[in-house]
Amino acid sequence: MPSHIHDVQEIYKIATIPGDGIGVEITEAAVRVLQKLASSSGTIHFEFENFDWSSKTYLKKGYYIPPDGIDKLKNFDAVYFGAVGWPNVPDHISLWGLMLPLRNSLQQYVNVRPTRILRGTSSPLRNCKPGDLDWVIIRENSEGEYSGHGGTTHAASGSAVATEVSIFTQVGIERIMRFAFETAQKRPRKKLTMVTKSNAQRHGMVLWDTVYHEVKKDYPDVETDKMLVDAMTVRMTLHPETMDTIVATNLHADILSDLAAALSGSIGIAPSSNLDPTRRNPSMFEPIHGSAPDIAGKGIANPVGAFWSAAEMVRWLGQEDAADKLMECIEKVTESGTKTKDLGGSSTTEQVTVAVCNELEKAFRN
Ligand SMILES: NC(=O)C1=CN([C@@H]2O[C@H](COP(=O)(O)OP(=O)(O)OC[C@H]3O[C@@H](n4cnc5c(N)ncnc54)[C@H](O)[C@@H]3O)[C@@H](O)[C@H]2O)C=CC1
Ligand SMILES: CC(=O)C(=O)O
Ligand SMILES: [K+]
Ligand SMILES: [Mn+2]
Repeated sequence: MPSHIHDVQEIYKIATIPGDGIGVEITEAAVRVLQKLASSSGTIHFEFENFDWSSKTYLKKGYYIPPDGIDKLKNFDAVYFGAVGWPNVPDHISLWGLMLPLRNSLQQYVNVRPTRILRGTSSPLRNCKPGDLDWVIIRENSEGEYSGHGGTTHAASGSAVATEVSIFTQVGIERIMRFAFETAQKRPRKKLTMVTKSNAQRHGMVLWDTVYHEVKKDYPDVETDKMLVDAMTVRMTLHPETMDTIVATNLHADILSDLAAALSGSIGIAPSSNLDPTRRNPSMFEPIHGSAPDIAGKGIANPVGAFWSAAEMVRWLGQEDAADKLMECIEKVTESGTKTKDLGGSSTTEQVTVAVCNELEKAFRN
């Protein structure tokens, strides 16, 4: 046993599910960065176990998650996810075969999606300076438009009927709302923007508004405002500096977080945390992007969103200082110009990964 193992204070068991396309490339990069973080710190140790649940295995076996898969994951401290989806499997089969069952069965009802303009990068918005865009989107992650309720009938008649039923529950709305208020409260600006579409959608979205007004009373120190989702896209684009924490439904926040990532530079940088805030189940960390078949296999995927997700995982595991150091190393690298094509650079996934690993070695030496 190497002598430094004796100094290890915390051991974390991490399940990795790389999935498909660039999910595999960025997960491999994130694991290397996490290993380097651990070895450089000397006080953290990760035990990784890889789960080969992907569209490739689905086509061979007929399932993404094996029957005992979820139970196995429950033995881990956290799950690190890449992305799922490949052109040879319909997207609704892959998402409902892997991604959504994981979030649902592990009770990960919160999805946290921060975005800001990293050092050495810029917003496509002409007048947007780095500090002007610093948001955290709190996405409802268990119900709403992605509840999976609905069906198709009369498909063979030429007059098919399909329903996609959104489910909104008071319990589901209240727990996401409280999480959002608490997130806003912990941030310096203490500001929350609540997004719905309660003009056109008069039941579920109106319930969101009602619960928001009730929960708000418990957080008098948080400044609030309320937007309809269509107008929200305009405000995000024209007045990014007027927002801080944002809470929205599963679908709305899915869309707004891709927009937020693009406005802060690239979808390739944005992280997400699928949290079970009760900590009864492991939480799951993944960049917000998908498997990007258009660039998969080329070695050019931006791994920054994957590294930032890894930092959020480390933070969730209680290692604040290590998480801060990892974020600082990521920004040292973007600042140095070692960036992939989506950020206007010419570096490969490998070059960015090596650069972050080198910064990590330096960060813990001082
Ligand atoms: N959580 C998940 O596993 C998700 C899975 N998907 C799945 O991914 C597949 C592709 O979906 P798309 O709609 O194309 O979304 P996508 O996020 O995979 O790609 C959208 C665009 O952004 C680019 N891009 C994404 N990540 C990048 C990175 N790290 N570096 C540089 N460029 C990057 C892609 O090349 C593409 O042009 C589909 O099967 C979809 O269902 C999509 C979103 C999330
Ligand atoms: C499925 C998807 O696009 C997301 O979770 O962001
Ligand atoms: K992903
Ligand atoms: Mn998405």
